[in-house]
Amino acid sequence: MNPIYLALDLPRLDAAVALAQKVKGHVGGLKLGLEFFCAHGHHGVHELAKVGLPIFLDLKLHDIPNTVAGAMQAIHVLQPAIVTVHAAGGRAMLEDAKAAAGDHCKVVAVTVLTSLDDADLAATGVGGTPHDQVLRLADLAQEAGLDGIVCSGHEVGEVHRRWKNGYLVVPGLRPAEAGHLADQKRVVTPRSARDAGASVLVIGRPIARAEDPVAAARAIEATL
Ligand SMILES: O=C(O)c1cc(=O)[nH]c(=O)n1[C@@H]1O[C@H](COP(=O)(O)O)[C@@H](O)[C@H]1O
Repeated sequence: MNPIYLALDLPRLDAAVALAQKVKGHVGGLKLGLEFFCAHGHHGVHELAKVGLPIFLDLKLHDIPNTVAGAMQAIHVLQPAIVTVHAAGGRAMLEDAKAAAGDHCKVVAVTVLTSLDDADLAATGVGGTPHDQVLRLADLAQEAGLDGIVCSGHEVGEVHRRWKNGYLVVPGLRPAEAGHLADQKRVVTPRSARDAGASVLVIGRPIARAEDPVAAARAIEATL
């Protein structure tokens, strides 16, 4: 199965549908995140579901347990394959999110965003390196009964060793020849993340903003 989920961080619904239709033979799923969901809501998700690929709803839920559980129930109707919550919401929130998700939806916990480096993390008051913090939150997610986590390619190898059947989602990916980082700081190539044990490779701009998105997706697929 193709592990690439295309991140559709585009402001226009028609452009997102057109891009998904174009590259659908070269990716395994579609990731719809905050930009998409805030702009297009349930209607937008229904439109993208028509493309026929699994939908990863990246809502990064982070609130008190009751509120997150209610939000999870409110998206049942969209039948997402994967949903994200923030691991830092704590154990009770993670447990209640998983319990509210239903049987066919994987719940994965975002650990330390790939846009943060050591200094950024320290500035939030968290001691230790991103690596330490990812491992701590991965253990918490596992104890809470989640399906897996989101982390960068720098940590995924160690998480894979500790959590063999964890569903490990890795964003912050840049093909070697197209290394424009933009806001990402902890970055590896798709191949290196895959080799280290990633289950899902989240890729947005390297495909969506390429001159030829189909060629870009094919080229990445060929490296795996
Ligand atoms: O949860 C995510 O998907 C996520 C977590 C994270 O730590 N870093 C991260 O970049 N993402 C998402 O992954 C995608 C990366 O996009 P590109 O940098 O354009 O490939 C975006 O949609 C982000 O919202």
